[in-house]
Amino acid sequence: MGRVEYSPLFETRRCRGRFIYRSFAISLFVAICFIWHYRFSHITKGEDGNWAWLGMLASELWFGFYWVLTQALRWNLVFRQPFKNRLSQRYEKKLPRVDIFVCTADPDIEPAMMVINTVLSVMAYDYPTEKLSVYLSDDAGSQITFYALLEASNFAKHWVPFCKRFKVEPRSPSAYFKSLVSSGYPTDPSQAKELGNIKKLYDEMEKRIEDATKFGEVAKEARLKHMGFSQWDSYSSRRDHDTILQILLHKNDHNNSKDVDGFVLPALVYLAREKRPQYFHNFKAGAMNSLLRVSSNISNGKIILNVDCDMYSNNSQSVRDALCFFMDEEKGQEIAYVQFPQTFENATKNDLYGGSLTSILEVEFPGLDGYGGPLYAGTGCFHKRESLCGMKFSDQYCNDWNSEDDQFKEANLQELEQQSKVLASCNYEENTLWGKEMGLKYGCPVEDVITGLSIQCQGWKSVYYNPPRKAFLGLAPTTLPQTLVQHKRWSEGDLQILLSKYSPAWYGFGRINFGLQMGYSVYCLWAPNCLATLYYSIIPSLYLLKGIPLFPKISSPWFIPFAYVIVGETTYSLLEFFFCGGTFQGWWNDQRIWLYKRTSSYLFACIDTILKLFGFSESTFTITTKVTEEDASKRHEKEIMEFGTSSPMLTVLATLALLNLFCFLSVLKDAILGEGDIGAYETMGLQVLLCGFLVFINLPIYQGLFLRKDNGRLPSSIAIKSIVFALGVFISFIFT
Ligand SMILES: O=c1ccn([C@@H]2O[C@H](COP(=O)(O)OP(=O)(O)O[C@H]3O[C@H](CO)[C@@H](O)[C@H](O)[C@H]3O)[C@@H](O)[C@H]2O)c(=O)[nH]1
Ligand SMILES: [Mn+2]
Repeated sequence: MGRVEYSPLFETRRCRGRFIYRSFAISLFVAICFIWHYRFSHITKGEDGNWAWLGMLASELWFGFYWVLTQALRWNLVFRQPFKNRLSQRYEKKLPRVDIFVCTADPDIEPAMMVINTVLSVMAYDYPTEKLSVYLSDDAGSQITFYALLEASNFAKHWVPFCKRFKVEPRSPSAYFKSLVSSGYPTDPSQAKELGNIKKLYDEMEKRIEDATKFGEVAKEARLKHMGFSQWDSYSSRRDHDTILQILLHKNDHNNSKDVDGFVLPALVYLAREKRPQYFHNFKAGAMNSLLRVSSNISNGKIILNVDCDMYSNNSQSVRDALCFFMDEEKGQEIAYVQFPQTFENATKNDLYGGSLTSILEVEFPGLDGYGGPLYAGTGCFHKRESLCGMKFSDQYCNDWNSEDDQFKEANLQELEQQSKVLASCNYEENTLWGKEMGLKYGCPVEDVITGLSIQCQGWKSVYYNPPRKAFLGLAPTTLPQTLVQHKRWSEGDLQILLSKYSPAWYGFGRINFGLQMGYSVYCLWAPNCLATLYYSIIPSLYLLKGIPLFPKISSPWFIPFAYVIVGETTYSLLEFFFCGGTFQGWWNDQRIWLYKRTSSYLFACIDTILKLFGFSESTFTITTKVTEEDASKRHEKEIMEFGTSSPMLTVLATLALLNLFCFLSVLKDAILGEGDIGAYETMGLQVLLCGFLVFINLPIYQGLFLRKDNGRLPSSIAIKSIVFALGVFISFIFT
């Protein structure tokens, strides 16, 4: 076959406006150098507060250094465009098998209905069904989740053909029904009729599942109908049970594999890997590795898609989009994974908790993509099985999509289940390379990032694709404490990567592009940011009380670089935010959450990392809850900040907020009473501004402490503690 002309399956475009951005960045760097110079040259001159000056120097050195690192994420953005038509023209008959992994771990905070909606959405991909297999890993080993999946396997017989016949979008039933309310009901009479039937089936199924959830167990009749339930006979708790594995749908099961139109459905498998108290289960990484082995025995798809249980597919074309990258004849060889953005359906307009991760997803990931590819973000990511299982990339490597012999043609399902169970047992991994060189890496709370990094260090590339119609939609945390806990896990995990064998700083050296090393370091150094930020949000305000200036006077030429950096960065971040579709209020909220993460999540992440280094603390994985109570959910819609629980992180935030309030009020008092000379404000302009900014941005905390009556306010225990701490610091500082 002579190739007339190679037409690629995807295209890569570089971002326009690079020149403008780069010029701006360079000018900002010059200003930063001036600031450094100012600090160095003035440090010995100040008499009072010399130590404070040293701290300012250290903080500004850190901020400047960190800012330089972040430039790697903005220097060279690229955007990808796949061509699905070419894919189907060339490969429609030869498309590879795709295995889809959905992970769930706790039915109380990850409701079964949500889980099966995700499962149904991925079963209904626009893709040859005999080539799709969907696996649900249930780390809770919950009978109710199993029951829900069983129900879903029956519902799928109606749902999948319905989606395909009417090209429905999105293909999560619950999201689809919800979307009808705003986008309008179908006008086509046959669709409307079928919709009525389907909605009825769905509601009945939902009722049965909700009932089971309410009673905490599955009704006896239902249990007797399916022998799969007998696997729970030996179950003692979610931390102590045998492997439970059930193939619910499979083309070899001739009685039960077809939809109502007579077409084969995707394979569907339930897996709860074995758990024993004496074996550490390694959280999601452990679950994923069991899935990798079990699926290799059942379907062995060359491509693997991994989603969290809340991340349903919102775009039925995503598998094809991803394959355009993998199957491109020239550039597809070296691509190990294709990451889609993690987008969230529950973000409110002004995104109070910055949960949309806007600048990360819209700017920074395309930036990483320019240097070898984005991080693996744990969900919404397609992998080549080979690279995920630890294979190194070499120039000899060649994609081979043809060799998919049908090794499973004759398989007897019961035998297949029995053989596969062994692969998910606790001791299977003993003395193997699983978790080290094979599969997802163990020992890190961000198993995804460290795994992606090690794949890139093996010579592979990755790709970021952000389609116009979002590929996946999930749930972002809806309260401040949840947000802070999630970011603590992330920043702690990322810092551990920096200190681990796979550190982007040294292990990555020579293995990945320098820009990518810098990019990874930005995330790995999230946590240490707490020090400089805490310093900046405490010391200048306290020194304001004493009348000791830490910044140049407004009339001094040294004021110019400070002003340039402040105005330049603020304007830039505002523009970037608008450009990504954000609102002004959203930007302001983003600044606040930026501050809160740095002064609480990151602080505790640093402390925990240090404790762990000395063996005082164990790694944990606090699962983000995906349910919101009703009145909290109302406040969420109104964008009222939800504090609710008492936690040390909130105490820190409240203390800082109050301390700044005291400083600001005392300065204000002096100004009004005319005490202290007015000239002082000229010398202290920047300090007053900083303190005022901190007070202004903390308004929701003062409301939560003193003005609100609802359940989402700051608990009074925190109010008392933070007042005591803040007053203590304030008074002791005045009198020393
Ligand atoms: O022991 C566990 C713990 C968690 N999970 C699953 O892992 C997923 C992610 O957990 P979640 O609590 O939602 O954490 P997030 O912070 O939202 O997750 C992000 O960050 C994690 C790493 O910290 C990644 O694993 C996730 O894929 C990524 O979406 C969920 O589906 C869980 O069911 C397990 O399967 N087993
Ligand atoms: Mn999540």
